[in-house]
Amino acid sequence: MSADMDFRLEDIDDAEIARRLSIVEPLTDSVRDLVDAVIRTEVDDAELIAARTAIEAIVTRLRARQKDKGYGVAFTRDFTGMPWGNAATGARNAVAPPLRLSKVDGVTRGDVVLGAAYEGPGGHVHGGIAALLLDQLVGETAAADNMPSFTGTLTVRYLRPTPLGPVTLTGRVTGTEGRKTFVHGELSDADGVTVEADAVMIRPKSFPSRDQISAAITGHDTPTADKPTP
Ligand SMILES: CCCCCCCCCC(=O)SCCNC(=O)CCNC(=O)[C@H](O)C(C)(C)COP(=O)(O)OP(=O)(O)OC[C@H]1O[C@@H](n2cnc3c(N)ncnc32)[C@H](O)[C@@H]1OP(=O)(O)O
Repeated sequence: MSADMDFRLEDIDDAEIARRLSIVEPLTDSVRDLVDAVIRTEVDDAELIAARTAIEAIVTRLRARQKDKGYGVAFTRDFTGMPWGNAATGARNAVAPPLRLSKVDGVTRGDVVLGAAYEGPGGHVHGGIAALLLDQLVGETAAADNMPSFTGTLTVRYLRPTPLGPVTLTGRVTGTEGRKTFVHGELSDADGVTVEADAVMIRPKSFPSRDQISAAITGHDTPTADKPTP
């Protein structure tokens, strides 16, 4: 399962993480804004063609140096993870709304605004987007000590359509059994729950321990993870 997972060391401190985020998050926000603008603009065809030319020039500049595949998950030496390509939360991923979750007293919670880019039924949130956000929610709820569990089964019930706009996610662990953690998650609008999910999260038996990942990213050992690329 984990043999080809991308763990790599970024040997940086919190100040450098903050500096990088201060550059990249506004860029990602601008791209999100671009996506929203392309969906909602009513300018004429000539303006659309001019915009495409300008955007293609930016893409060429960004591709001057780039990674071969996805962003992967980088860790600092003290094990701060930087999943900046993540589809739900990634600081570099304009597809991500982005969702920001925090855990307080055993409850994982996050607020996010879902705009035009997340539409399914007219004016309402796409069911796949709701499932994406709930999957991330149950994943972070089940995670302990920065060590992930993988979603084994995610059962999603759509109770009523979710209007585009602000939503809240809440998740809590409902039980554990060996390597399995059971999680209940809810997505709500101002009037209450619109989508709920129950998940069986599993810590894979082949997943490296935190010590093994630390050893892998600092170059002392590569037990089951890829060799790091500092
Ligand atoms: C701080 C970090 C935060 C990160 C948040 C990230 C959130 C994102 C969450 C995701 O989207 S994860 C990506 C989507 N999920 C996957 O890609 C998982 C793909 N499947 C697998 O990797 C493996 O099938 C899995 C890890 C789920 C299970 O493999 P194992 O080899 O560890 O399972 P095994 O066969 O040993 O079974 C262990 C137990 O789990 C049960 N089980 C196995 N697969 C299951 C399944 N799919 N659903 C429910 N239960 C399952 C199995 O019956 C058994 O129960 P018992 O112990 O009671 O006998």
